[in-house]
Amino acid sequence: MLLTFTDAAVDPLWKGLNLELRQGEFLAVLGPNGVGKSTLIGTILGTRKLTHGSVKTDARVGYIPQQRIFDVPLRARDMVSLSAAHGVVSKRGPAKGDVDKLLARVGASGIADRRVGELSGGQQQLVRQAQALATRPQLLLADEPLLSLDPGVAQRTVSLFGELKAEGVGVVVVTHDVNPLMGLVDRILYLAPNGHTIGTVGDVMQSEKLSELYNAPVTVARINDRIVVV
Ligand SMILES: Nc1ncnc2c1ncn2[C@@H]1O[C@H](COP(=O)(O)OP(=O)(O)OP(=O)(O)O)[C@@H](O)[C@H]1O
Repeated sequence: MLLTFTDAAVDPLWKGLNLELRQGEFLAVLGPNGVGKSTLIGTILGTRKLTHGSVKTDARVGYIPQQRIFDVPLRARDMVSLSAAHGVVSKRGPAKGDVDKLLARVGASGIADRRVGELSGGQQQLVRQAQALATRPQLLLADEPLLSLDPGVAQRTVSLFGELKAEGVGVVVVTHDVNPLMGLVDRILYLAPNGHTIGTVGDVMQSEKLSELYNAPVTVARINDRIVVV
């Protein structure tokens, strides 16, 4: 298993979480603001402590954090180069060609030599994608990775996730909109005020199920293949 939560809790946000993620599995983490989705990612990264249970991973982890403005004087290629060097035993830095390949893979070749602080929010997000890939992750964690991306770049990002999944990378994506990712999602973890549930899209995205989790009437509507929760 790439990742295992056993009876895990972060009090008072969520508890009793049991979850195993396999190679190539794609998990979407959904739920309302403040329910503890980013916290869940933090417990995998080790930046947040569980108050009960355990989380285990032996995988190399790549992380695309929730968007925050970068205000650094480094060039995009320097940021990616630093990430690629991180955790590498050899003292030799990453080859320039490797960094170029990473930037090309996320569609950021054109901004390689621009200073990150001067890039747009969406362009900075591409740098974060390249940084996450620089560790050659076996497990990719992404917190709202499609936010502020235009439709073309968002589509490209979804395709990139699909390629990684096909390569056997396990992917955990926190999102408020599962629709763009629907073709990739194997399971949903839905965190809600009154508990959580894990299952396929069909299992989880049901009015009755979510009403139970919110302890209030919730309607799941399907409009032109899009799922809308109201
Ligand atoms: N380092 C921290 N220590 C203690 N509490 C925190 C910490 N970081 C966040 N919180 C709190 O934990 C709760 C859950 O935050 P989290 O960011 O995990 O929610 P989320 O589900 O990702 O929300 P959103 O959808 O708004 O991004 C919030 O009330 C937040 O204030």
